[in-house]
Amino acid sequence: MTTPTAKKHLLIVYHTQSGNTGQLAEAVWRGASLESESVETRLVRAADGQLEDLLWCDAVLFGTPENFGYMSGMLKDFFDRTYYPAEPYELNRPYGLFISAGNDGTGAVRECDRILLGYPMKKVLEPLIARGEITAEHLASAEELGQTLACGLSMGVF
Ligand SMILES: Cc1cc2nc3c(=O)[nH]c(=O)nc-3n(C[C@H](O)[C@H](O)[C@H](O)COP(=O)(O)O)c2cc1C
Repeated sequence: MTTPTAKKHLLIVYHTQSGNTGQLAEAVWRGASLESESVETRLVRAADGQLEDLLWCDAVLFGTPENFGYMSGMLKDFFDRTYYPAEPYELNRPYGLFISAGNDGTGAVRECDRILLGYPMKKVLEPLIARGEITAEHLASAEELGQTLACGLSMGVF
């Protein structure tokens, strides 16, 4: 008789104002859910996210639009609320990013990375930057991002 192994936990934290990052987040969730036998995935709006979500997860994907060359205010608010409360736990979780941007996205990536380094968390995947209207290709890349992190988690790669 084999003992069932406990599922790993993948958290997706995102904000969307006009829906584009939301489309990516749902695609990331769909991709991660392909590994649902071994990984449980939670999709959480940044405004609702809590320290408990970070403590629950084994890995995390953050999604945000780029606003004024930065992450959205709501994702920043999530970081503001959880950064110091998380400090004693030395989270060290693997993470990835997905960004929706008009024409850039690099500022949001850079500034998220700066903050996440301090939690501390470790970046394990290249960020997905979807520029302009969300396309089928962006959605396919987002699904792949979710599945890759979930798969790596279940195989113990990260
Ligand atoms: C206030 C505001 C500021 C923005 N600043 C940038 C920016 O600095 N760089 C960029 O590439 N796009 C910028 N955009 C475009 C958004 O990143 C883009 O429309 C994105 O798809 C919105 O995502 P959402 O639908 O998830 O809210 C900005 C949009 C708004 C509303």
